Amino acid sequence: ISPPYNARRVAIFGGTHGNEMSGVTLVNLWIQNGKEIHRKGVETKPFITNPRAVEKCTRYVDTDLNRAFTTENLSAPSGDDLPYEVQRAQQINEIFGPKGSPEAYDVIFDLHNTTSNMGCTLILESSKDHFNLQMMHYIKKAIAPDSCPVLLTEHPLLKYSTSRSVAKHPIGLEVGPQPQGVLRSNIFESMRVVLKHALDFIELFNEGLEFPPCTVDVFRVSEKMDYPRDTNGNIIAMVHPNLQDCDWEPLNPGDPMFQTFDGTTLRYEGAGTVYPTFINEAAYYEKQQAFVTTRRETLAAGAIKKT
Ligand SMILES: CC(=O)N[C@@H](CC(=O)O)C(=O)O
Ligand SMILES: [Zn+2]
Repeated sequence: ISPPYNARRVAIFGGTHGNEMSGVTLVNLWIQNGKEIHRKGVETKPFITNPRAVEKCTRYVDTDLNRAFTTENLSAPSGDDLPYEVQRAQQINEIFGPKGSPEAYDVIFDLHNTTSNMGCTLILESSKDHFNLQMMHYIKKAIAPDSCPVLLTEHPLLKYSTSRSVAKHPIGLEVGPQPQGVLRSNIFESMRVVLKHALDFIELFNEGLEFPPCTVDVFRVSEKMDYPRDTNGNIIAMVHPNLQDCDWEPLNPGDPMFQTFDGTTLRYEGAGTVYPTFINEAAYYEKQQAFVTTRRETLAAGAIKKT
C-alpha cells in the first residue's frame, strides 16, 4: 500500500470552459443544493471556475483557462494587467492549491463536454496515480455494461496545465457528443452517473475499505493530427466520413482519414494501429488539431487504503 492517502477535500469544477453546458448546469444545481454530492466523511465543494466565460457562453475570455496553470503563470506577480484567465488561475490555485503542495485539495473533478463522439471519458494525467487508477477501475465496473474509456494525457510534449492539476488527484470528465452552448439530456445524465460512482468510491475509501491491486485499460495520447492546410493556414480537407464519430475505434495504416472539398480521400500513413479520439472537436480548430491518436495500454494499480 503506497503513499499516505486521504480524500477528505474534494472539489467539482464546472465552467472551466464556459460553453460546455453539462458541467456548468450540474455545478450550478449543486451550488443551490448539495445533497446529491454529499458523502459521509467528505467535504465536496462545487465551483464555477470561469464565471465570465460562463456568462458569455464562450470557451474563454482572454485565454484558455485549462492551459493556464503553468508554474510561470501561477508565480507571476498578480495584477489587473494579466489576462483574465491567468488572474483566475492564480485565485483558483490559492483556494484549491497551492499546486504541488501538501495543502492542496485531494481530488478535483473537472467537468467538460466535447463535440466529439467520445462517450463518457475519464481523463487521467499520471500513470502512477494509483488512487485515480483505483477510482477509475471502480467506475468502469459500476457503469458496465456501459463503457467508460480512460484517456491518459501523460506525454512529454502534449500534456497541458489544467485547472484540476492543482489537486493531488486530478480527474477530467469529458462527455460527448454535445454541441457548444447546448444541453443534451443523455449527456447530462451520463456525466451525473459517473460522478455519483466517483463520489461513492471516495466515501468507501474514507470508510476504510481496502482496494486490492487491479489493472486498468487506458488509451495513452500519442500524436496530435492537424487538418491539411494551404500555405495561408486555411483548412483544405475535412474529417473523412469513415472516421467521423469513430472515436476509440482502430485506425489502421491505409484507412481514410480526411476528405478534400473535391472528394479526394487522404489516408492514414502512420505505423501500426492507433485509436483516434477528440475527432473533429470544435474547440480544437484553433489549436490546429483534427484529432489525437492514442495507443492502448494496461496499467497496474497497487492496493490502496486510507492511512
Ligand atoms: C474539448 C475540451 O475542452 N477538452 C479538454 C480536455 C481536458 O480537460 O483535458 C481541454 O482541451 O481542455
Ligand atoms: Zn472543456
